[in-house]
Parts: sequence; structure tokens; C-alpha cells
Amino acid sequence: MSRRILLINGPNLNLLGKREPHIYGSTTLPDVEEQARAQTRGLGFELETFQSNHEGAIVDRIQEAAGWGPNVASGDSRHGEKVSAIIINAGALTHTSVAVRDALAGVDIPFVEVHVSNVYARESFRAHSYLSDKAVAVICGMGVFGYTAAIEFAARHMKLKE
Ligand SMILES: O=C1C[C@@](O)(C(=O)O)C[C@@H](O)[C@@H]1O
Repeated sequence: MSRRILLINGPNLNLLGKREPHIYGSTTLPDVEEQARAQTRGLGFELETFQSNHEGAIVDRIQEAAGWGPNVASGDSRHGEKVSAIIINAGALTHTSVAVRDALAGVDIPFVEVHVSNVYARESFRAHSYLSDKAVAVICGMGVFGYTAAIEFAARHMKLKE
């Protein structure tokens, strides 16, 4: 087992702490990532972090997490270190992206879906997720503590691949 956890944040989550603070709070993404890194290390794992506003870049990063590079079809496949679990807040892509869903299903790495806000208490389109039925667990409405809970769960309680 690689003992690496990958934390992915999707579109607009680079604005965490600045964007709609009444919904998402005042903690910034660098603060979240720094805290997550220290927490993960304390649990005996390494943390990799990735944020992108672009769907394709997130698909690429998920594939890389399985050790597959963009040239996998031509046999030049090894690229990056495998990770044992993914924690993903896909932002709005949660509600729209079959591609992110397919990437997560394709790499077969167990993942936790996180949302800072309670998506069920907001606009009805946020109540549907393309990821939830593939996730091991879904966390929402805990603010940025959701990331802490997800890491603790992934490191201590999730069945990780050898
Ligand atoms: O960008 C986001 C953030 C979010 O994933 C959350 O963390 O609460 C909820 C999504 O509906 C929204 O598009």
C-alpha cells in the first residue's frame, strides 16, 4: 500500500475563504491544505494536493493517481506515484461531470466526497451528485472540518488497497 492520500479540490475552491464566506467560511484553501498535510503526516500518510478549475485537468490528475499518464494508450504509462485514497471536493463538477465520475470509477481508488456546505439545504440542483453512489463516504455541511473528518476516516477506517 502506498500510504499516500490525494486531496482534490475542483472549480472555485481556490477562492475558499474569500468566496461567499457566509456559505463557505473564512478558511483559505492553503490553510486547509497545510492543516491536512500535518494531520495526514500524524496518521502515517503522505498528502498530495491538487486544485483546478478545469474538468480535464482533474480527470488527468485522477488517472495519474493510479500511476497512469496521459500516454497510457501508447504504452508509456508509468507516471506519478499511486495513491491509496482520494478525498475530493469536485465543486460544481459534482453536479455536472460524468467525466470526473468515470475517472474515479476507472482508477478504482476508494474515495470520499466532501462538500463544505450542506448541498441539500441549497438550490435543488446541488442535491444531485454524479459521484456519491461511487464514493465510500460523503461528507457535507461540516464546513472545512469536513476535510479533517475525511482524512481521519480515510487513514483509519477505510479499506485501502494493498
Ligand atoms: O463549488 C461548490 C462547493 C461545494 O462543493 C461545497 O464544498 O460546498 C458545493 C457545490 O455545490 C458548489 O458548486
